Amino acid sequence: MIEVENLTKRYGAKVAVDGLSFSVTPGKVTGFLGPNGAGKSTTLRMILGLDEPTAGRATVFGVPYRSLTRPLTRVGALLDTRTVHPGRSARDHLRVLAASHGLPATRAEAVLDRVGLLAVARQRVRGFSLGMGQRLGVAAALLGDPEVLLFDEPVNGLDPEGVRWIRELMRGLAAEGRTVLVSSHLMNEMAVTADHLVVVARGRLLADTPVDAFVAAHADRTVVARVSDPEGMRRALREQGIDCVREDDATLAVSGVSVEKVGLVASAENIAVFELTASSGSLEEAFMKLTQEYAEYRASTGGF
Ligand SMILES: Nc1ncnc2c1ncn2[C@@H]1O[C@H](COP(=O)(O)OP(=O)(O)OP(=O)(O)O)[C@@H](O)[C@H]1O
Repeated sequence: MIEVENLTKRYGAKVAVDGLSFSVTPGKVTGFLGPNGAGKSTTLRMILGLDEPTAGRATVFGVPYRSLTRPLTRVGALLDTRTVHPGRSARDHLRVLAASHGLPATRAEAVLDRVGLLAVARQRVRGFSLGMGQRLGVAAALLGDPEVLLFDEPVNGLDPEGVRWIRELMRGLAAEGRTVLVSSHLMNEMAVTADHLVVVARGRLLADTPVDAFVAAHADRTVVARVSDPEGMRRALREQGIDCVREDDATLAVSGVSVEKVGLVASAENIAVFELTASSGSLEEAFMKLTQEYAEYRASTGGF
C-alpha cells in the first residue's frame, strides 16, 4: 500500500534519508521508529509529497501521492496539529476542509463523533487543550475515510487517557483493514500498539520485522530465579559459564538461558526454587541495543 524504494533526501551535505526501502501493508499498525534525527519525519513528508526526494521514490497505491485524485479520500495524515486556524471552531475547520475537497458536511459530523469532539464542536480551536488539538488533527486525517493513515508522533504530550485513546483508535483502524503507519519515540506504547516495525537510524533501514521477532532478536532473555541459596546458585551457574546478577537477598537475574536450564542447575545443587520466571526483554531494551550507536543527539556523560 505504501512503497518506499531507495528513497534518499539530502539537505546540502546532510543526508537525512539514505537509500531507504520498505513497504507498509494493510490490516496492521506499523511502527516507524528511530532515534532523533533518524529521518522519520522527512520520510513521511516525502510519502505525502510535501518534500521532493533527492533520489528514489515513495508511492501510495502504486503512484506518487501527488498523482492521487482526491487524495484526502485515499490517504489521511497527522503531521503537525498547530496548523489549524485558531479563530475557527472545530466544526468549521472540518467543514471548510471537507468543502475544499468535495466532501459532504456530514463527514465533518461523522469524524467529530469518532474522535469524541461533538460536545465541543462549536468552541474555537484557540481554547483547545493539546489533547483536543490532537483529536481534531486525527478528525481531519479521517475526514475522507481514507484507507491509508500516517501519524507522526501522535501521542506526544498527551495524558494517559489520550495515549490510550490514540492506541485504541489506531488498533481499530488497522482492524478495519486500513494501512496505519505511525512514528513514535515511546517504546512502551509502540510495544502494545504496533504489529510490525520499521526501524531507521541515520536515514538507513535497521529492521523491518514483526514486533515479537524484533524483541526476540535484540533484547536479552532473562530468567528471574528466587532460590534458597542464591550464592551457591550463582557459583553453580558461573561454573557452567552462565552469567547472572544478584537482584536482592534471594533473587538472581540469569541471562541468555532457558528456565529449564536454570531449574536443572538448581536441582543438581539441591537448591530449592521458589520462583522461576522467564522474561523476553522489552521493546525499549531491544531498540536501545540496536540504535544506541546511531543516536544523533545524546546526553553527554562527561563534563564540558
Ligand atoms: N529542512 C531541513 N534542512 C536541513 N536539514 C534538515 C531539514 N529537515 C530535516 N533535516 C535534518 O535531517 C535529519 C533527519 O530529520 P527528521 O526530522 O526527518 O528526523 P526524525 O527521525 O523525524 O527526528 P525526530 O525524531 O527528532 O523528529 C536531521 O539531522 C535533521 O536535522
